[in-house]
Amino acid sequence: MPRQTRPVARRQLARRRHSPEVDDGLPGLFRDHPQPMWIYDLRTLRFMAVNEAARREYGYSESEFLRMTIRDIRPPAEQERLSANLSVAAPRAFENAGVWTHRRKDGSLLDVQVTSQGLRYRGRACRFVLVHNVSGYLSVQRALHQSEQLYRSLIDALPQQVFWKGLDQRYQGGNKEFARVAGLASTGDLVGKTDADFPWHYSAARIAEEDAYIMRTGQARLAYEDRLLEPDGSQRDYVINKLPLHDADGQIVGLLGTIQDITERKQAAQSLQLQSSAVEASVNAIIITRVGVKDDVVEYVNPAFTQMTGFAADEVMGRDCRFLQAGDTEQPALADLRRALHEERAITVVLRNYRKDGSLFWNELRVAPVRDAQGAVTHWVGILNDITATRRYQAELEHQASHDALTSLPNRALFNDRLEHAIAHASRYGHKVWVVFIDLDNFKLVNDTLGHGVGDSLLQTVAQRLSRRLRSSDTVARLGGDEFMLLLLDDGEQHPTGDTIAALLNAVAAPVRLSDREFSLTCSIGVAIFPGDGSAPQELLKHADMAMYQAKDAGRNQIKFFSAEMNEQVKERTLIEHSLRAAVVRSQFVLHYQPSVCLTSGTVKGVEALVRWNHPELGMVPPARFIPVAEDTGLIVDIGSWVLREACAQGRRWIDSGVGRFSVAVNVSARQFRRPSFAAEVREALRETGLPADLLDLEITESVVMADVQQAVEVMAELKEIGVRMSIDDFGTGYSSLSYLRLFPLDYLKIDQSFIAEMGTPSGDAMVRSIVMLGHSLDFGLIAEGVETAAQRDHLRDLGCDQMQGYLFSRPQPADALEALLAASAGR
Ligand SMILES: Nc1nc2c(ncn2[C@@H]2O[C@@H]3COP(=O)(O)O[C@H]4[C@@H](O)[C@H](n5cnc6c(=O)[nH]c(N)nc65)O[C@@H]4COP(=O)(O)O[C@H]3[C@H]2O)c(=O)[nH]1
Repeated sequence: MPRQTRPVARRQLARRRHSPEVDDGLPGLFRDHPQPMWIYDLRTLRFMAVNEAARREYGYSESEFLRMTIRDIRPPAEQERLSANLSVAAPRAFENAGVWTHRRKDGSLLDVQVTSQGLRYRGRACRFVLVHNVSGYLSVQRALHQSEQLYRSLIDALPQQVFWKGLDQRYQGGNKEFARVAGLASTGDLVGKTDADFPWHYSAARIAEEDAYIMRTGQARLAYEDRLLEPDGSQRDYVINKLPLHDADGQIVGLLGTIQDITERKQAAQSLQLQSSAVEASVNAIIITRVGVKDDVVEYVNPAFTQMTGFAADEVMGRDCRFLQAGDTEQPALADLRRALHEERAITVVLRNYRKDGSLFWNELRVAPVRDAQGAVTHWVGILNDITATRRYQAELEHQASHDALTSLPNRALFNDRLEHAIAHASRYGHKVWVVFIDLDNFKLVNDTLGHGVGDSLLQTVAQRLSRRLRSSDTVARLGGDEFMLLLLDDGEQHPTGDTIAALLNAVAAPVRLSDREFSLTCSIGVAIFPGDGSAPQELLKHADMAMYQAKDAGRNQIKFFSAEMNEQVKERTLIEHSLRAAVVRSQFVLHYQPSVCLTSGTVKGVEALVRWNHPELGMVPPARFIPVAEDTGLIVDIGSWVLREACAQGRRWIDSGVGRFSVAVNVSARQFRRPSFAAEVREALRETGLPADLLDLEITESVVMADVQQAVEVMAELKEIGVRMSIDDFGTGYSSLSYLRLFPLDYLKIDQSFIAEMGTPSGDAMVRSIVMLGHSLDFGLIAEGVETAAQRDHLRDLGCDQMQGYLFSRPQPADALEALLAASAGR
């Protein structure tokens, strides 16, 4: 019904209240009224009249209506209420009967507002009913209610705080979260409160000012951040939206606000920011890959990665990490890595990786998975550590621990290790192992006379020569000093032979050119073979060592294979070693004397004292067998002192007994010569024995004086002052420097017997000639040693040599055995 028609209908009805008797002919107003109307009999409840609007609304024709009662347009649920209403309603009164549910002919229901008035119609007590269809209005009401509930729940369900306040700054409502933060039990308690009533009351004035501005200007403030102090003193961060509220006329009536606590989010963002800055600034190279369908692709690399690998971030983005392997995919660690990736677990591996320039680096890579909330791996984080330098250093350390610094050959420890393995392997398969001991001959001389620089170069040359001649399965080691050790496998495929060892000997002996000088070096080689010569490593080493000493004793520059007899000789050396000390105390030494004769006159000029050891078991032991042992043990100092005094005493006895004045030559060992008290000792021996100083001749070997020229010059000056004579023994075997030789106050050079033995050959003769010429040019007398033949004697005389010593004239003999010869010579 149009709005304006309702008051009209009511006014007409009101008028009828005062004239309740209605004619049969119902007015047009009833018939044409747009709202459904009817009259029913109060007794029978039958419809007496219905208008057109009622027929349209309910779907019945007039005649159908007139056959029905008002119960027929009510659903069963309303019947009881109807009965109750009929029983109490005053028959004539006007009544606003409220809202009822009616039923149309088609069964559909409609809500109607019923207004009725009692009247008499056609002489019967009836009731006039006007209905107003309110179905639409009610459903709107219901929907409104529902939507209000919905909004309420929605607002309450929001994690944000929501509130609204009026122009007076008082809160008119808010959601549960807001009430909770405000410290209230329910949202209803918010109404009428101001900010001054809440925990943030200290900010109330500021908030009021802000809110007043928004409500005054109508300008919303959206998404701004604010930091508020909490009652416990902590600070929390919020994102706030505030917008003005308008009424239907567009007037501002208040303010709606939402507040979101972003403290955690902000902290998370901050810590994320911090973490990513840390990753960015990290000195460790970091790479992050995203798990892809086929490959894991690079999503991030930090600057340290670029620095380490040379790859810029944009060059690697979206690529698989494999580019770091550059095709070097046969690495055992890669299999471990793949397995860990497959099993989605962290792992640390060391890989060979390659920089952009192709250079290799050792990468200690730590890879760990990153999982999402559901636990699925979405990314991998890799931390790269370039351990190339560390590895190199480690390798160097390992190499240093097992190798000789000078030659880079394996050292004794590594050699022993390999020997042990080789023996274990050989004993299992019935193979042989050759242990070869190589010692350079007279190397000490090289070192002492030419200096350690030359010595080192020679050792390096020997190391290279030996290494070159070996197979890869063999080992050559340097045990220190001038000793080399070889391990040759004899395993059925390769057979070392005597020729193999001879080739080594020759390789060492080949001339070496060093700073424009040519050197010839020889070596002595001893060989022991597993299992025949010993089954334990130490035993084999000992036997190879023994064999090598045999080679030395046999004149050097040769090879000796270990034999059981060698053990006997070694036993003898051990015996010598042990009984030498007692020999000094027990006076088991005697001196033999060998005369040296003037080559022109044939008269004896002097004698050389040569020590002999009268061993109770071994008999007369020649010096070659015990002097080296005495040198090694230091006993040579005591022996030498005894020899010096005894020789001086003998020289004096010959004078005193009238045999004659003969100079007595005494061999001085290196150890004796280097003692600071040596000159004093000589002086004392002369004083004690009374031998005139000029009758004592001290023989010092070439190597001893050249080893420390400065010291030699000083000691010799002291000795010269005493008045003794001095000779260089074994001249020609060492490496004398002529410029140094002239510094020494020498009397004689003694030509080594090896040169005399070579005489008769052009080179032998040339050598002796040049030594004689050299000696004379320096004003030294020359004495030839080991002259055994008349030819040698004659030739030496022809060359201008001064004296000779040797079996030709006399073997070394005890003093008394020599007396007659000396006396005869003195008497000539
Ligand atoms: N084949 C051959 N040999 C000859 C001939 N004439 C002499 N000899 C030997 O040649 C050696 C000469 O002594 P040396 O060169 O000083 O060499 C000496 C010397 O270096 C050392 N020596 C001997 N006595 C002493 C000593 O009292 N003190 C020290 N420090 N060394 C000594 O022992 C070395 C060997 O002494 P010896 O066995 O007595 O050997 C002596 C001597 O017997 C010859 O015609 N033919």
